Amino acid sequence: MIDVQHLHKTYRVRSGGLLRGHTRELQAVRDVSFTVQAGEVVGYLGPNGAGKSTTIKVLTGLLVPDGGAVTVGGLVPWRERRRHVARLGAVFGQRTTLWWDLPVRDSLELLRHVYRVPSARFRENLGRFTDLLDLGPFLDTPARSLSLGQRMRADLAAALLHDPALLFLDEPTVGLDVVARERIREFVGVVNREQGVTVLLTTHDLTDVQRLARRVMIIDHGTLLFDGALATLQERFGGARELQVDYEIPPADPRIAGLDLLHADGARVRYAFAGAAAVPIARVTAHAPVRDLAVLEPDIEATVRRIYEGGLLRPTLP
Ligand SMILES: Nc1ncnc2c1ncn2[C@@H]1O[C@H](COP(=O)(O)OP(=O)(O)OP(=O)(O)O)[C@@H](O)[C@H]1O
Repeated sequence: MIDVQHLHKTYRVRSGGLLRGHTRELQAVRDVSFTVQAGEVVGYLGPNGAGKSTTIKVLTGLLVPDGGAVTVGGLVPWRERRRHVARLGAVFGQRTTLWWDLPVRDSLELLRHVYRVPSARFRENLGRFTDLLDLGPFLDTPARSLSLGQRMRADLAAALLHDPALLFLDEPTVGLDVVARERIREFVGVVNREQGVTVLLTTHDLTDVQRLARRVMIIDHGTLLFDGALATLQERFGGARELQVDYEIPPADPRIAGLDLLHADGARVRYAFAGAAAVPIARVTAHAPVRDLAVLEPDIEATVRRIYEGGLLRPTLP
């Protein structure tokens, strides 16, 4: 579906101050290569200024790269823009595709004409999206009067009216409350599963990624640092899993051979372990009577933060 090989994009930035008038080059994307198969949901992560939006702009045909080869569904986005956009949907959390002063319904109707969606198909899609996203209460409200969560839902419907095979989501849950975030994630999950829509998801909210994507790509300073399964990222960089044990009575000695004692506070003791939990659980239950047990997974948020801050990943990693 998406094939990116050795993508480069450099911006020429005009300097201010003493060097006013001079231009310098800013390499926003350097030698980035990846492919995305039809039906995948891929999380595209990176700190501010990493190069995510630049990549997405190239993929949507808004920007022409300086080097590399890009095809999306067999088309070169910036060369065959019209055909390309007919097949993709995009939602940018920060701005809307809806007409500000028009009721949502009229915006969607206008988009129907732009994308030449047959009217039966339009009615069918609008009905489905109205149900799934609960658009009913604000279909007749102008976009400018919508809450952010309502606007995002209307934008999602607008992006998918013409049955695109590919959806770009840029920060789709930014600024939303927990309930609204959840609704959007559910909806994206449904269109991916039921219609096979391929999704490239840029976000700073790792719960979005955990809920929707099995695969993540991490970019920083324009270089792709990681491309693989979320689970692999956790295994390699997530640190240890923890076993939290509540013993029946505080153990005289909470240490157990083969387990890393992290913390003991009365009857509650935490151990670190690697791999599957069965063996450490057996050791703990053999050690003393246990009232309760919990396996604590490493926090993905912390893992990714460590990657950004500590440069845990090198560009040569797969
Ligand atoms: N039009 C532009 N002109 C000059 N520099 C730009 C332009 N657009 C982006 N940049 C720079 O290119 C780099 C990559 O920016 P990009 O917007 O792709 O990052 P990002 O990963 O999307 O960041 P964010 O999470 O903040 O949206 C940054 O250093 C940014 O300042």
